[in-house]
Amino acid sequence: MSILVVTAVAAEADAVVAGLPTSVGLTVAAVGVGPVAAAAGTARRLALAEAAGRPHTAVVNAGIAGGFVGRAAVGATVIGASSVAADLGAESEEGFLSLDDLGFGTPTVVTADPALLAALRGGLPDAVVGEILTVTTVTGTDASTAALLARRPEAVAEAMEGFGAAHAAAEAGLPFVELRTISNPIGPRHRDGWQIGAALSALTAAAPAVGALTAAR
Ligand SMILES: O=C(O)c1cccc(C(=O)CC[C@H]2O[C@@H](n3cnc4c(=O)[nH]cnc43)[C@H](O)[C@@H]2O)c1
Repeated sequence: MSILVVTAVAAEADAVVAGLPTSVGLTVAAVGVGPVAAAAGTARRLALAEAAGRPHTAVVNAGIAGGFVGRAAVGATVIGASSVAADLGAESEEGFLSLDDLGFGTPTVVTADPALLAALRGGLPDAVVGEILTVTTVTGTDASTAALLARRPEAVAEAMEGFGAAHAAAEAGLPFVELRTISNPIGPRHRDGWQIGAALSALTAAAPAVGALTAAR
């Protein structure tokens, strides 16, 4: 299996690579912050690999994330059972309307590939498994945290790329899973308190389980 691992920034890609055995045939690329960069960067890399006759056969989105308090603590590893477009939709007087509510045909939720999910769970038995939200604005107040949880009560973490990378994988007909490590609690913004080093170390520790996916399929 030829896996494409996409991250947002180089520090995340470096953290993944640092945890992989040198022999593992896996491509790790930083494609930019946000769902648009993730979708475009993932789609381009998938297309180039296919055109070169070395198509990727699965996509993993890896990186740091915010964790909902009481569900995913700073330093924890989170495996996405699904990646959710949490703020893509429309406002109305009755509340937020999701992509599903609007009926455009693009689903709000991309479910992780069952085999990739099971393999990652096996390799990371202490990981939290659940819904990871994709947002275009980092949540930074108690009010918006509560609104997000009212909208997606099962969510465990939020980041900014999963849904975009998942959509690119789905367009290519490829299995997908999102893997995150928690750098900060979701809530009132205290950027100085983000424990990015701890999250990147956790990403390095989780990387062997990603590398093992190459043998799993
Ligand atoms: O400043 C650094 O050294 C540094 C190192 C690695 C990564 C970063 C980023 O800022 C990555 C941006 C990335 O972080 C995700 N993220 C993390 N926490 C949250 C959150 O609470 N809400 C939404 N996204 C979060 C996100 O996926 C961004 O792409 C900096």
